[in-house]
Amino acid sequence: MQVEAHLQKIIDQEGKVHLTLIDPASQTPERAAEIALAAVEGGTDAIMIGGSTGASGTLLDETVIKIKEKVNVPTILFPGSSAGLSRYADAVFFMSLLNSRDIGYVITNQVLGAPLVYRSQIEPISMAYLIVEPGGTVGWVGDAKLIPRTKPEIAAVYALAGKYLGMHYTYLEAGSGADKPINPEMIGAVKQVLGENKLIVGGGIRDAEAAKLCASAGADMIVTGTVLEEVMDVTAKVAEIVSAIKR
Ligand SMILES: CC(C)=CCC/C(C)=C/CC/C(C)=C/CC/C(C)=C/COP(=O)(O)OP(=O)(O)O
Ligand SMILES: O=P(O)(O)OC[C@@H](O)CO
Ligand SMILES: [Mg+2]
Repeated sequence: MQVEAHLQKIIDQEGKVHLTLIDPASQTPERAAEIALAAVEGGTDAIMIGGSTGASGTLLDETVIKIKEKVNVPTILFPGSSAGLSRYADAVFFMSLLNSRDIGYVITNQVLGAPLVYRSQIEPISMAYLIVEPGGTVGWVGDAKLIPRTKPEIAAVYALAGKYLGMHYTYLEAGSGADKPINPEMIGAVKQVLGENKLIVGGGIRDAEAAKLCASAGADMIVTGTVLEEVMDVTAKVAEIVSAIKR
């Protein structure tokens, strides 16, 4: 419970958590570690490591190792399949894509990955993963029956089912690089049924204003990925978003 407890403590003390997503397929392990360090200097709370394509094997292991050499915030795997696990990470979002049509993303990858988690020190954090329109690459790869942007009630009943199945976290995903983030009405409806359970929101959040909208609507944690691959000054971008969400 170390990483989960750590994130809870940050929520208790600072209101919200900021997560930086690094895709091992987007740059070298050395560059990934530089981005992670810059993000930590900007105030990010943990580094998520994963991608929907190609984040596995030596490249994944090396990326986790280099990041851990540079920063001391938790590293959390965000696996696209059982191949997205690395024994070097601190934790894993042990997630089920509840709105997938493909049983592989609902349970089979988790079954195949479970023994590695059991044999390692990786802390599993149970999570309901829900993909909303437009869904991006992950929506396609995960064969998601995309939740319509304008149907908060559908997202809420999925979240409720995840909570009743015992999942501690719910992740509302608009897709990496989405043109707009999940809308506040949906975030509010989901957080209302979740109560104390934690809500992560990501996809298309690129500035302070968008992050603040999501956080104020009820997101406990905000994820940024793509925008940090694009900007020159990662520290400044993270600091902008972090200062907009923390109290
Ligand atoms: C828990 C275990 C062992 C496996 C879970 C397997 C599941 C449910 C995967 C869900 C679907 C999926 C393909 C997720 C990938 C993770 C993800 C959303 C990465 C997004 O990373 P980016 O790199 O920003 O996106 P792109 O890959 O689209 O660029
Ligand atoms: O890359 P962005 O758009 O920040 O999205 C982050 C994350 O929600 C993707 O899985
Ligand atoms: Mg990517």
